Amino acid sequence: MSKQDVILCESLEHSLEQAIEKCPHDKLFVLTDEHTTSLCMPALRELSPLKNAVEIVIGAEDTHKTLDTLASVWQALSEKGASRHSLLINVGGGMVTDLGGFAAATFKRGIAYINIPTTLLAMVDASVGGKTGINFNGLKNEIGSFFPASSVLIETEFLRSLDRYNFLSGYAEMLKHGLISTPAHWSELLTFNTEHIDYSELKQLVGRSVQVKEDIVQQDPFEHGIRKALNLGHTVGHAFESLALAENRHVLHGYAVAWGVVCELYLSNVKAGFPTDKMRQTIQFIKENYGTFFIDCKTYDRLYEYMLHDKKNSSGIINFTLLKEVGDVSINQSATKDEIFEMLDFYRECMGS
Ligand SMILES: NC(=O)c1ccc[n+]([C@@H]2O[C@H](COP(=O)([O-])OP(=O)(O)OC[C@H]3O[C@@H](n4cnc5c(N)ncnc54)[C@H](O)[C@@H]3O)[C@@H](O)[C@H]2O)c1
Ligand SMILES: O=C(O)C(=O)C[C@@H](O)[C@H](O)[C@H](O)COP(=O)(O)O
Ligand SMILES: [Zn+2]
Repeated sequence: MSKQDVILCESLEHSLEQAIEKCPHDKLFVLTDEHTTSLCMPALRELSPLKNAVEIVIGAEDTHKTLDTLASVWQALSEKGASRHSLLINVGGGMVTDLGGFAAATFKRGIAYINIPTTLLAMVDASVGGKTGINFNGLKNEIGSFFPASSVLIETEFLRSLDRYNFLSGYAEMLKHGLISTPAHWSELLTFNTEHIDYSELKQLVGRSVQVKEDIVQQDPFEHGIRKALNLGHTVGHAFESLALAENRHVLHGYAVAWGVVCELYLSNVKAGFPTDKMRQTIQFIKENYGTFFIDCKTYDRLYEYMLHDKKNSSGIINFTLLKEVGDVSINQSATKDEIFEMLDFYRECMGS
């Protein structure tokens, strides 16, 4: 996989000039969604490198992470004169960086792109590491590719306009990075004041969080092994998200991951010996900040079906990423249907669902 520069910006304009210089191009395109076009583009349009960029705007949020939206981006690129040597800049959250990255991966067999993530989730996770794609057939990221942005430019000033739900959604992926990295990082995340955000402290935390992801991706860019650590909470989280999409319930990705972490910490506890006190402490934080996704036992079969589509599975066996300790990850851990149903019982009991 080609090398990706991830920059925690001091001057976005300067970093952008350098990132664009790295990608010789004939025409510059910027992809935004209907919110980032008005919230983030006014500041970006002022910057000299973006003065002549052609803008493409798509609908916001995961309901638009679809083949139809992707086709509309291909169409716009094609009609507005993009060539194999054009450059795309994605400005937005993980929906824009995932879909825009996949548009770049596929348009004329691949054009260069740069990510400017504008949500917390996209800064610490989605914009980095080259996983691009769209949802399909009711399943999360069912179609996609590994195709990294040439540069990822993180400007945390964009976070000031983010609402609390989206802040917490991104924070869940940070908590995941804490659980898979070190007790010190996990513990600083549990004590950070999420109600009254200190933005300069948050910038430092973002830097440490994205470093956890970068280090893992560098070791295993195509997810043959240790990259599966980054999927902690996602076997169940993606099943919750698919159920929510099917039932038109509004659930943000990070919330689903947080509830998935509750389930997978339980499995970690019973199958890998993850300490009960640390499990309880993490679950308490999640309960207080994320509330509960309500499920009843009639949905267990459906959730199990969704888990059967997880990309970590093979030969029809559902594989989880579990923890023996904070920072001690066990990949490719299977669980039986009975164990999975017991895990869902535990989730309902402790989350009051
Ligand atoms: N590729 C990966 O490695 C990876 C990792 C994690 C998540 N994801 C994917 O990322 C997506 C979720 O990303 P997300 O949480 O950023 O959601 P999102 O992109 O849907 O953004 C959430 C909302 O915030 C708005 N927004 C964006 N920037 C803003 C700002 N600065 N101020 C105010 N509002 C702003 C958006 O317009 C949108 O309405 C999911 O599709 C998930 O599957 C991918
Ligand atoms: O980068 C990774 O690898 C991850 O698993 C990060 C996840 O937070 C992210 O949600 C990712 O898109 C999930 O990928 P998938 O392969 O399970 O669809
Ligand atoms: Zn995720």
